[in-house]
Amino acid sequence: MIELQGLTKRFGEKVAVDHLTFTVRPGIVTGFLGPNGAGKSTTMRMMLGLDNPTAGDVRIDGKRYAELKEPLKEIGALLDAQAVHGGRTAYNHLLCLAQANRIPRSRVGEVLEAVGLTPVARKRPKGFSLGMGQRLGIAAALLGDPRILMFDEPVNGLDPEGIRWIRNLMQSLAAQGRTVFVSSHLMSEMALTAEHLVVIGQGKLLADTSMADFIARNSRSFVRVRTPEPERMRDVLAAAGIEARTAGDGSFEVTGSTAADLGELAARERLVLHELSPQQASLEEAFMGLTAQAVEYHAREAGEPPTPTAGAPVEQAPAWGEQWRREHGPERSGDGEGV
Ligand SMILES: Nc1ncnc2c1ncn2[C@@H]1O[C@H](COP(=O)(O)OP(=O)(O)OP(=O)(O)O)[C@@H](O)[C@H]1O
Repeated sequence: MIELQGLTKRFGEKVAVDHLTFTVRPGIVTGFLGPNGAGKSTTMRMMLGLDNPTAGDVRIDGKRYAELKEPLKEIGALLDAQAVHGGRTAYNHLLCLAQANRIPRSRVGEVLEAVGLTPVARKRPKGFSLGMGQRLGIAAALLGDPRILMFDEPVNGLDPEGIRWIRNLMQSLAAQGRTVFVSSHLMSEMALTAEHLVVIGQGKLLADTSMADFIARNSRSFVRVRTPEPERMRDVLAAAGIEARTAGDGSFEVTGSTAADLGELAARERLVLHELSPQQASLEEAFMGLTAQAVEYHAREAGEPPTPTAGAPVEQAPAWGEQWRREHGPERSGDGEGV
């Protein structure tokens, strides 16, 4: 279990992580989601004792990272898959790690086998593809057989086969009762991998909820209605007090009414329908809506950021998901915690 309490990190004026409080539980994959620059890597670095928090606290199974006697046996992490010593063979890279952490040599062969790198064990990682590098990083994370595993953007740049492999691996590690915490900026991938979701935007907690609950709350369902008589359709819906909006292709997206009710209404009004189909907007679409404001944020990040002067408030572009946050507050579920 990983517990964060008011975790905060400032880099000068920049608040990278802003009072994060949440718990990552064992037995499930927990997704850590947010756009680029949201503070995911900084949070993970603090979890691993690589950065000191400005305020707040992280506990790994009740202890601070620095208090862990044999950290690799308690928490394994893939932070930067490229950070491997290119000169040593894959086997020797893992052997050095094992010897430095009092892990038996036999474990090296086991983890190489587990990630499918046995055939290239005697090769140097500098010649490895991105996917092979990721696998080697994962082998290192697994080396101490830890109860807690953390992966920062593990599928970045991988092909569909590599992505599927990592997804299956995470789910099987969680099924063994381990705590699995994985970051991504891709909602679609998280939806397939994670059972629980922690979402942050500009360092702040936006959601801490089960994936099922998140989907139920955020994917809009509606009925698509297409008719050759759109003007009449609009009048009929308005007269019945039914909410509808016109889609780009001329069809109507009707919320708050079932396809059956709409079909009967159209029949009573002798309206010809060319389509009557229930729809569920995907999670990715829900996130596109949330991230619409982040585009502005990113554009400015990439362009010319305002230079904050000491003490002078800076007019900030709305944070990623800020609108949603204002409307809903941080989402929590499961243990009934409120914020
Ligand atoms: N060492 C540092 N010094 C100054 N600012 C930093 C430092 N590390 C991170 N930041 C800033 O803190 C914010 C959060 O960065 P972080 O890398 O944690 O985000 P992220 O969610 O992991 O994004 P990405 O997916 O792009 O890695 C960013 O604005 C980043 O520029």
